[in-house]
Amino acid sequence: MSKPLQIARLDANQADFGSHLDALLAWESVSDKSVNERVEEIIQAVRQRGDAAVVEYTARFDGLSVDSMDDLILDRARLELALERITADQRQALEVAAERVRSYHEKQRQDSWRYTEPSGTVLGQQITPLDRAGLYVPGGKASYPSSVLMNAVPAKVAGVPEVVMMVPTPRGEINELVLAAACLAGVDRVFTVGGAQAVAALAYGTESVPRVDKIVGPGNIYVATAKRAVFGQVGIDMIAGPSEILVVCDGQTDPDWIAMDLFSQAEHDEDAQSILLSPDAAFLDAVEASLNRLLGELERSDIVRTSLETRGALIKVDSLEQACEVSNRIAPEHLELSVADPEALLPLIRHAGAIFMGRFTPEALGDYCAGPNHVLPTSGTARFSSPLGVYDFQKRSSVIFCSPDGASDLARTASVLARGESLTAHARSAEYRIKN
Ligand SMILES: NC(=O)c1ccc[n+]([C@@H]2O[C@H](COP(=O)([O-])OP(=O)(O)OC[C@H]3O[C@@H](n4cnc5c(N)ncnc54)[C@H](O)[C@@H]3O)[C@@H](O)[C@H]2O)c1
Ligand SMILES: N[C@H](CO)Cc1c[nH]c[nH+]1
Ligand SMILES: [Zn+2]
Repeated sequence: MSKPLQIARLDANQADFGSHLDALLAWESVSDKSVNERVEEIIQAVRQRGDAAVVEYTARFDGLSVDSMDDLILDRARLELALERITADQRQALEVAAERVRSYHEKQRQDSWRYTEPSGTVLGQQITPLDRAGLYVPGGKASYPSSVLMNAVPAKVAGVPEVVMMVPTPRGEINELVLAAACLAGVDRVFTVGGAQAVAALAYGTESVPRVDKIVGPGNIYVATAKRAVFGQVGIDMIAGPSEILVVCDGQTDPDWIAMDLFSQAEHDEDAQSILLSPDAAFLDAVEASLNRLLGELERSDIVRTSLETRGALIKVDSLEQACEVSNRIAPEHLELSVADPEALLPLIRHAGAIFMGRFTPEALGDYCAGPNHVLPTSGTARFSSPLGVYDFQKRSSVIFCSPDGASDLARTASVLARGESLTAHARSAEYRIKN
């Protein structure tokens, strides 16, 4: 029998709960100076030496023996081949998931609008898609065909004409499902490049990689740090780092189900976070027993153990309302309300990337095929960020048309304000349009 799992047991009413929670939430490597320095060095090298640097870092970090960028480019024909190579079941699952993700995201599409004032002045907003989007699909420790769909489908729904995807293939192992998903979702070009070098290439462009307008998608600490560093040169969606799950349970769900829900995010990464809050202490014991009994059945039990022992916790609360308060403080990427009446708790939730309602809505269904996006804000950034969506691939331009009467009216107001700012040219430009 393997050694018992050392998962933190906390009580939200203990005096030192706040400091324990802060320690648990700190994603230490985020502020790790050596990561920042390494990423900065990679970005500068890619800016200065383009393809050569991308090839060099890919060989070093992904263990590939590649001579030139040609070895790292996959065109549409290769993506179509992948679609032929996967099994019929896999193709059907991808198609079902892609269709559900597409239908959900269609609802997010914003349309241009305008209105006309009595003077004949027209005001409005014109929506345009990005010209070119760069998708980062993680591939270091696991492959994510589902993340291809979650990134590419909203881009296509938004009408982005060119979608470029980066995905690492450690040791040269290509996942055909990833390429098949890219084919189905309409990705134009794939580069088998990952990490900070992929982000830098998309941000600045190289001889082979076209410079994009925005980079979206999740990734590890190197990817997240690089996205932060290139923001401004290009747009980014958010910082989507290691996965997180927070479960609020009334103690009435099968403990094995909850244990597996916690495992489901812990198995992504040693840095992933899984937290359970319940007012029922005996239930927390039961879940801990389930975690210990089921851990050995997982393929990635080593990663899961590290994740749960460093960033996991089972927390006793006084009530479900207190659980919601603690959850808001954490602002988790995924929140499961595994309770009899999730609707009653929903109004209490202010910060969460995605909210899974009731015992029959495990986060795993959202990861693959429910429809909403699984690229979500992590590390507490759900306080100010939202799920990846069609809106991330659309821009808004204001549209203003002044009729002669409308201009004359507006100019009187503008002139007063411009003179108050001592901006004479502004004032006179407006005043020329005043009717005598
Ligand atoms: N939020 C989401 O929607 C979502 C979805 C899927 C995965 N994830 C998360 O994405 C992350 C994926 O991480 P991953 O590592 O598997 O894949 P990744 O693609 O993010 O990172 C792999 C790359 O990291 C770089 N790298 C690795 N070690 C390095 C080093 N020492 N120095 C410099 N660069 C180095 C390499 O270039 C490699 O190609 C996980 O944390 C997972 O939880 C999040
Ligand atoms: N849970 C991840 C997002 O945080 C997404 C994912 C992909 N595959 C499985 N899970
Ligand atoms: Zn997941």
